[in-house]
This record gives sequence, C-alpha cells and structure tokens, in this order.
Amino acid sequence: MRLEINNITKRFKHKTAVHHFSMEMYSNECVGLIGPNGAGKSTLIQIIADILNADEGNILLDGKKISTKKNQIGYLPQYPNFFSWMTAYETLLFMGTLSGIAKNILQQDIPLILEKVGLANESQTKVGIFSGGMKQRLGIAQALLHKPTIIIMDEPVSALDPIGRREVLNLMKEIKKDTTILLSTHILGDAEEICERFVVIKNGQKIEDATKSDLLNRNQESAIYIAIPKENFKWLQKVDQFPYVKKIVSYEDGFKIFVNEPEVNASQLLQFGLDEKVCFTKFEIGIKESLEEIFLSLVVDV
Ligand SMILES: Nc1ncnc2c1ncn2[C@@H]1O[C@H](COP(=O)(O)OP(=O)(O)OP(=O)(O)O)[C@@H](O)[C@H]1O
Repeated sequence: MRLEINNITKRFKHKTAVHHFSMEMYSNECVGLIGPNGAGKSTLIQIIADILNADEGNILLDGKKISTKKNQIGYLPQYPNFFSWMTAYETLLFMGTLSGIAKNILQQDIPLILEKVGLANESQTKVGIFSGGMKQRLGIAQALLHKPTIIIMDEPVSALDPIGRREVLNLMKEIKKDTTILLSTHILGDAEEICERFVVIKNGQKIEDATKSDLLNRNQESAIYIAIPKENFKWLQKVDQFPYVKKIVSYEDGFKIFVNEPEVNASQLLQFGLDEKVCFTKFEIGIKESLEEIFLSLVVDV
C-alpha cells in the first residue's frame, strides 16, 4: 500500500487551511499527524478521506485517485455521530449497509469486530448510554467494518477522560498490528504511545517528518547535566575556565554544562570533580529533550 498526498492546498474564503502539503505513507506504518489547534489536521484528514475536495494537489492510493479507492479507507471523524436509540449491533448493521456491504457478510463480521474493539458484551446495548471511550471504540469498529487498507483517525482520544483515553489507546495498539494508521492529534503523548513516525503540521504546512529516534537524536544536546550541593558551587567557577566548556546554565535542579565533546569531556569533568571532593547527585551526558518539548519548540512561535 502506498498513500501519496501530493501538494495539497485547501482554502476557505480568505483562510488557507492546508498549504502545499505533501507526504507518503506505506503499509503497516502508524504515523502521527501532529499540530496545534487550527493547524489544518482535520481539513487534511477530510481531504484524504475524500470528504472534502482540495483546491490543488491530489491524493493517490496505490497510484489511483482516492475517489476511486474510497472503500479502502476507514475514517473515524473527530466526533462520530450515532443514533442513541440504536444498539451497537444495529449501528454497525446500519452503517455497514450504507457502505454497501452485503447483509450476510455483516451478520458474520459484526460480532467479530465488536469482539475486537471490546464491545462484544454490549452488542445489544443502546449507544445512547455508552461512555465516550465506548463510542470511540464503536467508531473504530465502524471504520474497520469494510476491512480498509488504511484507517485515518481525527483526534480519536482528545475529548476523552483518562479512562476512555486508555481504553482507546490500548485498542489502537492492538489494531496497529495489522492495520496502517494515520492518527491526527494535538497531543504528542498520545501519538508517542503508538506511532513511530511523526509529521508535524503548522499553519497548514508540513514542518517536520521524522521518526521518533531521529527527532530525539537530532535534538540531543552536547551538554553534561549535573546536580551538586550548594557548598560545591565554587567548583563550578573553576570549571567555567576550562577551554572545553562553552557555557554553564542553570537547569532544573542543577546545571547544564555545554561542551565540545560530551563523552570525552564528561570523564575529564567527573575526574576533576572527584579530585576536588565534589558530591554529585546527578551526572548525565547528552541531555535529550522530551518529544513534547521538541514538539513545542517546533510549533510555538517565540
Ligand atoms: N469550513 C470552514 N470554513 C472556514 N474556515 C475553516 C473551515 N474549516 C476549517 N477552517 C479553518 O481552517 C483552519 C484549519 O482548521 P482545521 O479544523 O483543519 O484545524 P485542526 O488542526 O484540525 O484544528 P483542531 O485541532 O482545532 O480541530 C482553521 O483556521 C479553521 O478555522
């Protein structure tokens, strides 16, 4: 499977929601489309799901226009809408019929899919009394019903409480084993749990496309992080004079010492500290920023 998003632009009157956006996705990938509120995620997701038309560009699935391959896309909207008076089983039967799936196939598949999303015991329960997490799981069941090649989810957990969020994230971990997923969210922590690759969108434009390890390695600092008691602070003044020390800044409960070669300089610094009877309570090389910090530094204007 190859999904190509080619140079998509979408304008709403005077607002350009998506601006020359391109990316590709392949089978078995789980990609997080990350961006702050209003970045253009929902607009782009709806264009991929062929619900909205782009003003420029095209979406191809295995080289064919998405409009001819719609049955291979599973789409979970940000706020799935169900009839509260229908049971979970009736909901899937109704939606499956609308998608053109034969009734005998639906009768065979619906119990299996309800089992998969953990709603087998709620098959005859009316959706109106479902929790937010259960509704989202039913939404995922509906998106999976026609056995799509790729499932696209628009902020599936953003509106849920911690329990609902956990239920849905656990389910997504399960379904990603055999489904390609594009997940949009403004919460990096959610994507971090299940995605290996992150595409960051801001003001409708792609500003980053990288794997988790790429992002972390790229943002690793050439620094040594130490924490020492107050009485050892004078030792730092001596350290500050060393040619390999570029600068020292205070950081959390200690200091960041920026150096030229972290590994080599760390041994020198540690030896010098021990010689001077410095009591280190922390000594770390190459401090990595968290993904959340990296994301914020990418999307927040300073
Ligand atoms: N139908 C519309 N008419 C006019 N402007 C729109 C329309 N839909 C979206 N926009 C605007 O386009 C921009 C992108 O919106 P979009 O909903 O795609 O962002 P988003 O990243 O999904 O945000 P959120 O996380 O808040 O849902 C926003 O400025 C939004 O106000």
